[in-house]
Amino acid sequence: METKIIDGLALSKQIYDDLEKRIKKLKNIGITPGLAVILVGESSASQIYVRNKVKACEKIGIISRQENYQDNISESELLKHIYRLNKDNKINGILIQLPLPKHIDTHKVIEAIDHNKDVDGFNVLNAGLLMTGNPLFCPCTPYGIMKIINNENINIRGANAVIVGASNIVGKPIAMLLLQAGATVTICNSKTKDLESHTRKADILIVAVGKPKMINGSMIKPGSILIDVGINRSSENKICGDIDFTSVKSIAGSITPVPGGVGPMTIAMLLTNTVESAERLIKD
Ligand SMILES: Nc1nc(=O)c2c([nH]1)NC[C@@H]1CN(c3ccc(C(=O)N[C@@H](CCC(=O)O)C(=O)O)cc3)C=[N+]21
Repeated sequence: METKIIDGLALSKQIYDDLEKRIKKLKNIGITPGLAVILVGESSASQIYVRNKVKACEKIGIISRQENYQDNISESELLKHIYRLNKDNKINGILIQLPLPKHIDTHKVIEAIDHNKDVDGFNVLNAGLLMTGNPLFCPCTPYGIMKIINNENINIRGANAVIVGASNIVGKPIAMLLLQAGATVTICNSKTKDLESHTRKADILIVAVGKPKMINGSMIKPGSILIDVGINRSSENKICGDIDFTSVKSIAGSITPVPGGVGPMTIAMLLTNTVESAERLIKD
């Protein structure tokens, strides 16, 4: 079988085209969407991601404000910066790049963000709204995955969706979105017995673990759609996903590559949430 390689970069460009139009409309009435991105410490991966987000903002006309703080910033100091951004009328979205240093309570910091500016959709209120079917902001990666699946014209209703990885950021929210769309959802984790007995039944398989090549061709259902959320660096310093691409190719129906699949969509949906947040200012 010819496996289709899903072009997440091309789909993200379509989303940016649409956002540009919406931003122009906002600017005509004097509103420019603003995103604050907070980076604590100097992890090189985080620096690259933050730079990509800021670049994407500039391209389409969102004002982005990057704030960098030293690794040893205290929790209370960081919270003060969030309270300031909560009150800042020019800022429609606040993103705290994760992970944070160990001495800072991540949960507390996420809860400090005004839920109307929580464009990551990570705080408890937003998680609850998503779970009860009335989301305010969908977390960016799950939101991007739903866009990819819908763009492939796959019937989610009645499909077996299997998710490997149960994180609050990807696994749990994507499970809720797929459940709401009518899929039969299985969430697997590191304790799951006989993982392949689950993955082999998946019409839609989503892998978000962070283990290179953990899913191979013998573990998947022929013709299925594979969504690879993993970003791993191989020994040759190349980026690869959680799915063994060569091994599943010609068995799967379609697959998102790494890079060029879910990653670009994550950023596109972050900017979508920021524009939506600005648009709400005129709706109510
Ligand atoms: N509060 C918070 N929100 C996040 O959304 C968040 C975060 N923290 N911490 C880290 C992860 C990671 N993440 C990515 C975004 C884009 C790409 C991306 O564009 N990847 C490209 C290539 C990247 C590369 O070249 O390294 C691709 O897959 O094609 C990857 C990863 C957002 N994250």
